[in-house]
Parts: sequence; C-alpha cells; structure tokens
Amino acid sequence: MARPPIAIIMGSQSDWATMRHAAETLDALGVPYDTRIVSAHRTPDRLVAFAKGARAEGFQVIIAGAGGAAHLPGMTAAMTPLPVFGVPVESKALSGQDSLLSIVQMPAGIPVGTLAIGRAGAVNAALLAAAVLALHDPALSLRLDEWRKRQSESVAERPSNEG
Ligand SMILES: Nc1c(C(=O)O)ncn1[C@@H]1O[C@H](COP(=O)(O)O)[C@@H](O)[C@H]1O
Repeated sequence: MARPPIAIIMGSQSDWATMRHAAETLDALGVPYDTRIVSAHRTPDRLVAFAKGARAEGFQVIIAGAGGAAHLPGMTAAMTPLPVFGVPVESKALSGQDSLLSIVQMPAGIPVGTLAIGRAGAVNAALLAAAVLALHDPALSLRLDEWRKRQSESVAERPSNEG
C-alpha cells in the first residue's frame, strides 16, 4: 500500500481536539495521512527520529500542531527538508497567542508556514497541504475545486434566525 503523503503531528494528546479538524478535512478530500504524537520537550528522541526520517518514510508535507511554548513545528522544520505547516493550538493561559508567536517568528533560513490559532488553522493547514500535493495530482486538484464549490453553495444569501 502507498505510504500516506501527509503527517499530522502534535505535541500532546490534548491537541487532538484541534488537530482532528485537519484530519477530517483531509478525509473529505480523500487524502491519506498518518497521525503521531511527537513532542520536542517530552519525547525529544522521538522528534529527532521522526523529523530526520520523515522524507524516507514517504511523507511529502508535515502539519505540526502545538500549544504554549510550541517548539515542535520549528524543530521539525530544522531537521527535514519537507514543507512544514504549523498550527498554533489555543492554550488555556494565553489563548494561543503564545503558541502563535512561538511558531511564527522563525529565524530566516528555516521556514514554517504558520496558520491561524485553533480550528481554522488546522482546517487551513490541511487545505494548504492538499494544495501542495495537488500541484502534481490533477484528480486531487479537481477534488479541491469541488470542495470550494460545495463551500460556496453552503453559504446562504441572507442571514436567518435559525442559524
Ligand atoms: N508545545 C508542545 C510541545 C513541543 O513544542 O514539542 N510538546 C508539547 N507541547 C504542548 O504542551 C501543551 C500542553 O500539553 P498537555 O495538555 O499534555 O499538558 C500542548 O498544547 C502541547 O502541544
């Protein structure tokens, strides 16, 4: 069986409530992925093994979600040439501002594509990862077009008291 092209990694089980939105978006697009808990802080050896081996494992894009002192996306990017998209998970103490700033402010030379805090960021990370794969996958490109069409059609012309 072909290896999944996308890895969704996260710093903790507690991030899954946010990162599952990335997984569900990839499900809707028919894009296979693998999910892993990897922490730069709590499982540093696992992080090194994952990041250094990610390309050889067949991954093409990595989505990394973390909260608080969110070093996971940047440390992953430091150890792989693959594109890394970072999702700042909303932290309790600082509402994700800490996660956002930890992920976004990378030094020149090691890029992390940083998305919005929380669910929107997780969904958009999946869409962006799929768009990267779609550059060389016309069938996926069509599915992305369909996804946007369905989204447009789901927006009512006028607001309703029901919604
Ligand atoms: N930011 C990181 C990293 C990392 O960057 O490697 N590892 C865990 N964490 C974060 O700690 C938060 C709290 O974790 P717990 O809920 O397990 O205490 C999570 O949002 C996780 O991403």
